[in-house]
Amino acid sequence: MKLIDLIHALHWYEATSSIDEIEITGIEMDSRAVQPGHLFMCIEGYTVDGHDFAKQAEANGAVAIIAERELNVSVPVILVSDTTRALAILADAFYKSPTKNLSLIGITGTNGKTTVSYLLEAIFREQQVKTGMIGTIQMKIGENVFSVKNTTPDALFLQKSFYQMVEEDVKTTIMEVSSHALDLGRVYGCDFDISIFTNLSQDHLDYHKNMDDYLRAKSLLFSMLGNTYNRDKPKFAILNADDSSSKVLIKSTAQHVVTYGIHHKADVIAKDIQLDAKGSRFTLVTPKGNIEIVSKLMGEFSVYNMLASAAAALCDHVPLQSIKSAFEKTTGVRGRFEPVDVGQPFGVVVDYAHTPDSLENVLKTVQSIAKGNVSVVIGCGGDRDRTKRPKMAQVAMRYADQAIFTSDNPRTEDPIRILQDMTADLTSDTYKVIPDRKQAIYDSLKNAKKNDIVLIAGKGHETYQIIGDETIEFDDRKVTVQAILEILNKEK
Ligand SMILES: CC(=O)N[C@H]1[C@@H](OP(=O)(O)OP(=O)(O)OC[C@H]2O[C@@H](n3ccc(=O)[nH]c3=O)[C@H](O)[C@@H]2O)O[C@H](CO)[C@@H](O)[C@@H]1O[C@H](C)C(=O)N[C@@H](C)C(=O)N[C@H](CCC(=O)O)C(=O)O
Ligand SMILES: Nc1ncnc2c1ncn2[C@@H]1O[C@H](COP(=O)(O)OP(=O)(O)OP(=O)(O)O)[C@@H](O)[C@H]1O
Ligand SMILES: N[C@H](CCC[C@H](N)C(=O)O)C(=O)O
Ligand SMILES: [Mg+2]
Repeated sequence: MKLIDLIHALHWYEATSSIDEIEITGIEMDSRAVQPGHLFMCIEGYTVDGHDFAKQAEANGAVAIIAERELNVSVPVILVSDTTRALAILADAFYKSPTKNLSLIGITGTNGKTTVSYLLEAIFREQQVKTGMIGTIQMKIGENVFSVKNTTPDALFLQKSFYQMVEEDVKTTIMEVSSHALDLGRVYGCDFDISIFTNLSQDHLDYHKNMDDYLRAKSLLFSMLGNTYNRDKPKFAILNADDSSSKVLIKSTAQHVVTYGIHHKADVIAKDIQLDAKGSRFTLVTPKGNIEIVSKLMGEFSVYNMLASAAAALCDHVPLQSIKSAFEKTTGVRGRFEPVDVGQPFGVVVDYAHTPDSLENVLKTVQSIAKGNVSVVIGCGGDRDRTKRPKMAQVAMRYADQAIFTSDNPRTEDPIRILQDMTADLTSDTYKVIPDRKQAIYDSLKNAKKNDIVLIAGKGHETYQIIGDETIEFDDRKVTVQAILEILNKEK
């Protein structure tokens, strides 16, 4: 491709020398991966500055470089004001604006994004629609699975993946859109057809300055709706009527807003909800009619996730019966309220709750079904929002009979300091602190009695623990099974 033809996608740029004759074979943002013929984009990151690797990119064969400042290289440099946004625009143009040819559903919100994406995948499976998925657990193209580093990957990876999806005849792509991604322009230029908001509660205040800034980032998914391609196609904003942040989001879009909720007036609602240890039952009330839902998913929060998915699917003209079938077949998402049962006389649930609100929802649900005591094993991740730590510990103390505080992914922080942050505001000392996660899990299971439920929270589907710069194998579910078997064997 001729660079000059690609570069027109940028509204403003300044080339330090002529680029008329330059052919490019690809775009790259990592100097180590540059190959002859590539266009290298210098991104100022949080760890290092990509501009410092321009020479390496040139040595590896870059034929031109896009940067925010002049560089000492011999290939042409194209100056732009923001290389991150320029990357998103150029990646979209290079891969032929793939999202134009996909029905693209974006999900944002503090909790429930992954769950809603899996519910939607199940709904489209009922319709025999080939789907693509991008989110926390993995990327999927049809049934093929790929690993991802971020919940919402960078623009280059994203556009390349969308291109592959179009090539493989995917019709609908369902993706989680994190607040970081919105703020860092990773989805800039994506043509969303349906944008879903789950809820907003405290998380990521290490990155966003405050809750208003966090909400502002979320609102970008709604303000960009209908502002890219396919302007004539109807677009939908799906908002949670029971979450006050929706009042701000509704002002961010001029597109069709569809609301869902339980406690406030909404377009799609759940009536006559019954929640128990088998799951949830409710009447799904929609503008297209009502239908009874029986689901294995537990807790009111799961009803919200089903409502959000149903509202989005209805906008895509999915019949109610397919939505019902999908909800009834779904047994749950990996690591989300996942039971571990190897015949022990007590219940064990592994869950990904890593915010005060999600922990509260999950603990309330566990409490409502437990016939005995509830205990919880919980830690907080390092290099993440410090202010959520004492709140999570307080929630654990409020809803569980026994709380064991342990490590999650300490990353580069001292695990003991994280635990001190967690316990700082506690007035009672009935909790235990066991920094080693394996020991904490063993301790909780060893002390569990018949009919008790042990909640092991924070890491869900994760199969690793990040300690310092090292990533070691660690899977709450495997550790739990091993511990229960050892405990049961000892008792024999
Ligand atoms: C804060 C943040 O979002 N950081 C992201 C960022 O990394 P960074 O800023 O540290 O990048 P960097 O290492 O400084 O590199 C800067 C540039 O230099 C280039 N470079 C670097 C080295 C070299 O030798 N040559 C070279 O060219 C890099 O390729 C890059 O273009 O760019 C990387 C590549 O896209 C991301 O993987 C990385 O996410 C890190 C891993 C991360 O932990 N992000 C979290 C906070 C995050 O984004 N989370 C949200 C979800 C949260 C949720 O749902 O709860 C997510 O969407 O995942
Ligand atoms: N609608 C909801 N409201 C509150 N809590 C929820 C909701 N749905 C799920 N949860 C809780 O949040 C946890 C994470 O759920 P899920 O993975 O679906 O959210 P997510 O938004 O994708 O999270 P992440 O930001 O880490 O990707 C679950 O394990 C559960 O404890
Ligand atoms: N996407 C979230 C996941 C947190 C999961 C928890 N196990 C932790 O490491 O804090 C984050 O990166 O903040
Ligand atoms: Mg997720």
